[in-house]
Amino acid sequence: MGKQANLYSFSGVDTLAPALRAYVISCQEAGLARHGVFKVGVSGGSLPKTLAQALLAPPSSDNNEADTVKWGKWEIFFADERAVPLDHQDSNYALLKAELLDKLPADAEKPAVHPIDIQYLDDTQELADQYEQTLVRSFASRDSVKLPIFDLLLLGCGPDGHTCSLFPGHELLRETSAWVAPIEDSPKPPPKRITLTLPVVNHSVRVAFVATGGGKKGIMKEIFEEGNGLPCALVNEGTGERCSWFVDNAAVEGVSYPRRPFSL
Ligand SMILES: O=C(O)[C@H](O)[C@@H](O)[C@H](O)[C@H](O)COP(=O)(O)O
Repeated sequence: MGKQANLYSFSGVDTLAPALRAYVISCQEAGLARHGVFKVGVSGGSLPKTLAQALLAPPSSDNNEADTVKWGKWEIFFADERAVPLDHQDSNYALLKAELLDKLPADAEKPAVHPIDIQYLDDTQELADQYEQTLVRSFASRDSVKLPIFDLLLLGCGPDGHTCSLFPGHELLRETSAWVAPIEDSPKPPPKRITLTLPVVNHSVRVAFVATGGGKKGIMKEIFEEGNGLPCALVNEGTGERCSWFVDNAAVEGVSYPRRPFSL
C-alpha cells in the first residue's frame, strides 16, 4: 500500500498558522523551481481567514529570504466557486478578497487572480467551460496536457465530508474528463456552483486541507477510519503522501490515525 496522507495536529489556529505558512512557502519554492510561478487553487469556507493569518504575518527576521511569500509570482485559482456576482456575499472570490487580497501590504507585488467570468452566471455549464478555458490558457492546451497540475490546492472539509463542491454520493464524483464541472443541486447553498473535478484535485502536486474545531470531529473520524467514499477520503486515497491535513486537536479528538510532528 502507498504512503498515506499526513495528519498534522496543532493546539489551535495560532500554532497551526505558522506551520501552514512554512508548508505553503515550501510549495511556492518548488513551483518556482519547476516553472517560475506558483499555481495555487483555494476554496472558500474558513480557509481564506486561516490562510491570511498564516501568510500575512511578517517573515521571521532570522530567515527572511526563505520565509518570504512571493506574491508577485502567485497565480491564484478557485477550487470551487458559487455562480454569483463577484461582490456577492456568497462569492468565494469576494471572501478571499476581503480576508486576504485587500490586506496585502500596499507596496507588495500583487498575485494574478483568476475569478469566474460573471457574464456566464446564468449558464453554469458555460461558466464551468469558461473557467476550464482559463485553466487551459494557464496550464497549456488541453491537447498537450491531460490534466492541469496545480502546485498546491488549499482545501476545506465540510461537515459532511465534501471538499471543493464535490459532495458525498454525488454523480460529479464519477466525472473523468472535465477539469471543471458545474453543479446545480449543491446540498450546501447556494445550489449553483462550479468545481474542480476529482481527477484534477488528485493530480495536484500537493493538496493541503485545513480543518479546525470540534464540529469536525465526527466527519474526521469517518474520513480517516472508514473512508466510506467520502470526497475528502477519495482525495486522501488519490494523493497519499502528497496530501497534508492541518487540523487542530479538537477536530481530531478520538480519531485513530497516526499524527505526525510537523516537518517539511
Ligand atoms: O464553497 C464552498 O462551500 C467551500 O469551498 C467549501 O468546500 C468549504 O471549503 C467547506 O465547506 C469547508 O468549510 P469550512 O472551512 O468553513 O468548514
